[in-house]
Amino acid sequence: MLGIKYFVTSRIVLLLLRRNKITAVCLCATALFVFGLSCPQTLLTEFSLRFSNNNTYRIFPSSHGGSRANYSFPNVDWFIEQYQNRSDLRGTFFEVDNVQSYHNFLTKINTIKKKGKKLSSSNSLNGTQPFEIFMKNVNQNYLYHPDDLIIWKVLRDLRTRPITKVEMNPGSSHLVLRMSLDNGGMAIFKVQRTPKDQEVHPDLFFIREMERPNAEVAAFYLDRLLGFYRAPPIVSRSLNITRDIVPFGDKRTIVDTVHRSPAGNVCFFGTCLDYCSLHTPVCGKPDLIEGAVSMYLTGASIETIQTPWGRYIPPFWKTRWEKDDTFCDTDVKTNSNYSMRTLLNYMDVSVMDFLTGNLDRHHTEVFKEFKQETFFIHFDNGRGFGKSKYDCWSCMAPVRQCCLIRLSTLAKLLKLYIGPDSLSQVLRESLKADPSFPVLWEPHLDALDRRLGKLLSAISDCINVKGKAWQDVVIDDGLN
Ligand SMILES: Nc1ncnc2c1ncn2[C@@H]1O[C@H](COP(=O)(O)OP(=O)(O)OP(=O)(O)O)[C@@H](O)[C@H]1O
Ligand SMILES: [Mn+2]
Repeated sequence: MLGIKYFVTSRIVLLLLRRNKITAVCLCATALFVFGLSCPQTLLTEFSLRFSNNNTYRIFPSSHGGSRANYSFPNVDWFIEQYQNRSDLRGTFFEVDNVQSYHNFLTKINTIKKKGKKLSSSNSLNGTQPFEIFMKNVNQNYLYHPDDLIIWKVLRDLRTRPITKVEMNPGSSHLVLRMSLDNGGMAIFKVQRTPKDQEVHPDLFFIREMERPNAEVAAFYLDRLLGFYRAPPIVSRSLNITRDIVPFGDKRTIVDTVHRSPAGNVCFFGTCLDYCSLHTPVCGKPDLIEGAVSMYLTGASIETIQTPWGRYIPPFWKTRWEKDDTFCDTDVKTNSNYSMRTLLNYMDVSVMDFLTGNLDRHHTEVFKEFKQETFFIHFDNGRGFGKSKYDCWSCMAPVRQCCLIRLSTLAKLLKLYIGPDSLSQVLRESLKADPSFPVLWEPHLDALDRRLGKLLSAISDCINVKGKAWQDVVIDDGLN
């Protein structure tokens, strides 16, 4: 027995030296099971974070019929025929069929991703920590490139690095913590205050919803699979209030609010505008809380811009865009502040918000130095995935009213609709990269397939019902 153990251990070391990590991990797992041997923890962590990503999209049965297998819309099927018959799209990467896997399709589209300028601060960034390398690579057209593997190291750091400082995030109205990590990086922590399968109460306005960090994690993977790469890296993580927060927390705003509940659990409520009181404490079990940590983007100035489709507070007062569908034509398209690129960025955000069901889109944010020639950073998705049966029609108002969509975005949506891979399948697979898989409750994944059909149906209506010209609706601005 001892000889076999020695042999297995030496094989693992050899494989590691040869950087054949996948085989090493398989062997590790077998050894663990059969002999109770232990494996290097870092290897397993990196493996669990990266393995499923590398295999994302590839393992689906190709017989599956895409999102339309469950939610088929006749007008969308007809729209697809129109799309497929367009000679200007034939032979391009945007051609869609129902045979190619979504992974291959996206990989091809990603090859034509345009490189833009880097942040001016990137020249002076010489650090070697993953978060520093990540920031150095931020590009005018995307936050990170799909082939840049540094993101997996960033995620591992966010999940495992010891915390050295905790304060309330200055820009947040909720209980959002800003933390420093022992490698000098900074992170945002949001607490999971409601169970993932708890639907938002139908009588509650969105502004009263608790933020859902699992929705932020799911939106990060949705952003990736739609080929945007505009959401900051985020990973699920548990924190121990006593060990990770109290010793490093700001005394006045955090530590002074720590107390024991009648049940004996450790709780705190922090200092912020909403839900920071003894009535709404965050309580550990007994001091462990779950949530998600995202990388704090530092070193470049971020500008916040109010979206034209913001909502009134209180939300039972309707704004003009909610009452008048000509709003985009009269107030947005005519406003010289909005370039075509900016408008298409709003459409992409609207696609995300409709798919996730997020009504809380009040601002968008950009790296200031790129002015209008850049993407919107996909921050603040914590109010999605709260109602699985309800489709937030108003969340797609930008797309519906402006009748605009970026060609690359449309192609990806159509591809997921016709399959073989469906949006829910692809997202479910991607979410395996997060340690708190399944991350999303199944009915929310099912809702994605339904909403995808509805979204495409609205785009189809722009052309086939409202009579707009194809080239005025589907815009190829060379970006994806
Ligand atoms: N990862 C990050 N990197 C840099 N800045 C961030 C990050 N996350 C959040 N911020 C900043 O903090 C602000 C508030 O964060 P967020 O919107 O997630 O919190 P919130 O409490 O949900 O805010 P709101 O009440 O406005 O919805 C963001 O608008 C952004 O400017
Ligand atoms: Mn928010």
